[in-house]
Amino acid sequence: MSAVVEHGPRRLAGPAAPRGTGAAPRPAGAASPAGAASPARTPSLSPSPAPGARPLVSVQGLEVSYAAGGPRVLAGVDLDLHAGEIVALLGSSGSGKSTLMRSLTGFAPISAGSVQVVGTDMSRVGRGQLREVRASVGQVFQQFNLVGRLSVLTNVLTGALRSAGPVNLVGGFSSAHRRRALALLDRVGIAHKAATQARELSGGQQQRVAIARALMQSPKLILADEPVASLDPKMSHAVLSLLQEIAREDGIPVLVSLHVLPLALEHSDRIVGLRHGRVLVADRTDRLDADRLAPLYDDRPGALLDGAEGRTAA
Ligand SMILES: Nc1ncnc2c1ncn2[C@@H]1O[C@H](COP(=O)(O)OP(=O)(O)OP(=O)(O)O)[C@@H](O)[C@H]1O
Repeated sequence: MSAVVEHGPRRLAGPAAPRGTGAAPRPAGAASPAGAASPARTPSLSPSPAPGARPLVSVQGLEVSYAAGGPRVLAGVDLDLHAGEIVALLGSSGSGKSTLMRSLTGFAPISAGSVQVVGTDMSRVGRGQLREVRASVGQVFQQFNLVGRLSVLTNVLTGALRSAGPVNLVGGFSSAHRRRALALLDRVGIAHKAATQARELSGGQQQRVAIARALMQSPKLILADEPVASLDPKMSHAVLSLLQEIAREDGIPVLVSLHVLPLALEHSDRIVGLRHGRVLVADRTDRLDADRLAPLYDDRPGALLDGAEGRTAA
């Protein structure tokens, strides 16, 4: 684990843009500015979206039942995601976090309500459009989902498959793809592991490879479903700092589900809390604390109703 800390993401060491200045987003995968060599830090949070700014993701009144006539797993969920922000999705197990994420890529059935993802209405999407939406969404998972016997570089290159179409995994990528993949590995701090088999990496390193692979897609949105659930606290902070940095610097909205409140409070711009498939809390992170989030995990009968009085739109 210490190796990962030693080779932490270079961008984390750069000077932070003051909150609210809106540092200009740069294209995903662009090389880092030189001269970043101070200790790791938490990037400053993104400014709040400008009033009236059009969200890249807009979910309104979403209801999901996995089976016709079955229970509603999501029951009237609203969620907006804007360029450059990282939003933490909280809620106890079974509250519907993964289902909400799946609805953004067409993997959960939309029973009612509206889901717009980068300009596409997911309730009317055709097969071709669905492929396009999925190609524009970078995904990061708890178990990293790397191919262990392939090199780190090849794993990152597979991120280009969606945009490049089918290619031969051995020697099938262009040199431009390879340069870009290496630049991304450099950005996430593990270019020195490019030739190593993915299975030889620590969990934190593997998650960085998964993030580089997601960036290889040139995503318009990143979904991270419990990306730090398998990592120790230090690694969790490092990975979330990296996602924060990507949101702020590349202008890519990041939706990240988490189970650890302090991580959400430290690394997100906004928090949306689900309970039994409803939004119970939705606010800017700097207005929230553990007390306000406690009802998300309160199993008292009626706790949902207590909290619902204060429900706000996400
Ligand atoms: N494919 C499916 N078919 C039927 N029910 C499902 C399916 N996927 C999830 N569910 C149900 O939907 C509910 C919400 O599950 P979901 O995985 O979205 O919750 P979660 O908040 O992500 O939980 P966790 O934190 O444990 O990952 C649960 O009751 C679950 O059993």
